Amino acid sequence: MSESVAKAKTAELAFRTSDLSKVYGEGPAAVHALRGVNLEIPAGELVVLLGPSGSGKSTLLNILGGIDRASSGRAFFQGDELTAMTDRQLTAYRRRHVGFVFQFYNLMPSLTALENVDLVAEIATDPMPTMDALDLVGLKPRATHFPSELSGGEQQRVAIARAIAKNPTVLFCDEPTGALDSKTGVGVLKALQEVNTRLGTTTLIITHAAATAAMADRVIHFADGQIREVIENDHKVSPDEISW
Ligand SMILES: Nc1ncnc2c1ncn2[C@@H]1O[C@H](COP(=O)(O)OP(=O)(O)OP(=O)(O)O)[C@@H](O)[C@H]1O
Repeated sequence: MSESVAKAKTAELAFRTSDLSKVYGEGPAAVHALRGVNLEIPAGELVVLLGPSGSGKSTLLNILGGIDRASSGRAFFQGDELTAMTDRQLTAYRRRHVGFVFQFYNLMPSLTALENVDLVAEIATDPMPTMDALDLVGLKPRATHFPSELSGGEQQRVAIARAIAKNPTVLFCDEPTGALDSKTGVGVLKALQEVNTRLGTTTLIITHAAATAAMADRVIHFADGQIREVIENDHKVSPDEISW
């Protein structure tokens, strides 16, 4: 492969890691959360991370999302080395490029759906119109409703709208359907697939629901701090075509 082709290929990667490791604590009590992870995630993909509890999925997401630091090894975002960044550079990276969705929606109860989304967009460098973000997750008609007037699935879709309103390059979702029944969870996953398809946002989803793999471009199986298998999925389907 010529150097220019190799460079072009690298430019299409959202993330690359080499020998990425994370140890919490020291001595006999040390926990090896990541043990030499080598990974490539092409830009624009929807990636599902599966693995047993404690296998290191959240640790990986937090390092790639710039909210935790590796102990050794290297991680790159679009060719820039995250593991070499100062705290200030990591903060700028998060602010500009990263959206997070967590298991619990953490919406402000005294603000409407739209106001919750506005709150984040106001401090973003390159926001999208917040009503467009709500529309993308199918909640434009509920813009003036308060969280207490929305179902769990709808609240999570507001949290997704809040995360995408800043126009992030990557969206990290840690157990986004963990607090929902499978029927409600499907609506949330459809919203994430819609965001990925329409905006091209590279999307990483941690889940315990193995069936979610069917909607992904790429499935990463984690065990004991290591990648066990990466499966590319050429026939991904909509979440409502999956038998849960
Ligand atoms: N701040 C911390 N201090 C000490 N150990 C930690 C810390 N965070 C995570 N760990 C440990 O690191 C290991 C990996 O944790 P991690 O949360 O990444 O796993 P996970 O695969 O996301 O698990 P789950 O599916 O239960 O969320 C676990 O053994 C966990 O107890």
